[in-house]
Amino acid sequence: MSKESDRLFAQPLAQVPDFAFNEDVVRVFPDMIKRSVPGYPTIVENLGVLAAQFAQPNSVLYDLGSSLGAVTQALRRHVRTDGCRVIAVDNSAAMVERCREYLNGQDSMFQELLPVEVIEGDILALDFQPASVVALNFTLQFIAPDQRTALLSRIRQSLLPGGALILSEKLRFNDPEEHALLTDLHIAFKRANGYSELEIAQKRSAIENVMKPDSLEEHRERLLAAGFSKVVPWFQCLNFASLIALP
Ligand SMILES: C[S@@+](CC[C@H](N)C(=O)[O-])C[C@H]1O[C@@H](n2cnc3c(N)ncnc32)[C@H](O)[C@@H]1O
Ligand SMILES: O=C(O)C(=O)C[C@]1(C(=O)O)C=C[C@@H](O)C=C1
Repeated sequence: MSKESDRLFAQPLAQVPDFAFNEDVVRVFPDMIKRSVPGYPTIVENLGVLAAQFAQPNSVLYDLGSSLGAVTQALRRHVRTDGCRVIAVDNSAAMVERCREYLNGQDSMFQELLPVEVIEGDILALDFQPASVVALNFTLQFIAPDQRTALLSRIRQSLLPGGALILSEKLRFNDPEEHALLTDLHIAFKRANGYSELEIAQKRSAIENVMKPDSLEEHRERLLAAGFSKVVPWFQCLNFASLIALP
């Protein structure tokens, strides 16, 4: 993985452009996400552990919004179920290109890994195959809010009995005090990871038009409306959480 550190917002910008998953972001992404999302390494590794419990023989495991394939690699480290294969999908050409390189690296280091296919495409236009595990790891928050229920319904319809959707997201909170406290603590987390006040402010302004977090209650209601039967939060660190949704 790239060791380049994230300095993308370190210099004052006359106008902060909307955040995009372009080549500049790809170069620093492993560092950016680790220093920005509290609990990210724990979520990714344990997503593999959870997936191994839900994987069904001869089924697909989807990594939707796969970026550089961190979740795909965790699935391949942990899932041993016969006949499973991983399909990773991302609509950023720069991410997909680098993801394929990293997965080739994983293939050269380990034997008997699950087969993987990396697709450059829009997850909203994906023709889902019968799946036992679907991971949306910090991806749904970048999907237009009015498209989210339809996407989750199609995921629900593709899920096999015994399977699961694992959904990780940044959260907002309906209680203003809770929202303010966890937002401040998230800023403290970023500061402790070496980001300056300028970097934090410029990143927030880059991201506010493109990333729209929901509350835990909104996630639960939407998942139930999409046909899931049970929603179980399994991880929260500050304003970032991960949920298991059962078909
Ligand atoms: C925060 S990143 C996901 C991080 C990644 N899952 C991980 O755990 O390292 C969000 C990703 O979703 C992708 N994305 C956003 N909208 C998408 C869409 N409609 N179809 C496919 N990928 C999308 C972006 O290109 C980006 O790579
Ligand atoms: O809230 C933030 O500042 C974030 O950086 C969060 C977040 C995410 O949740 O995906 C947003 C964009 C980057 O890809 C990495 C992390």
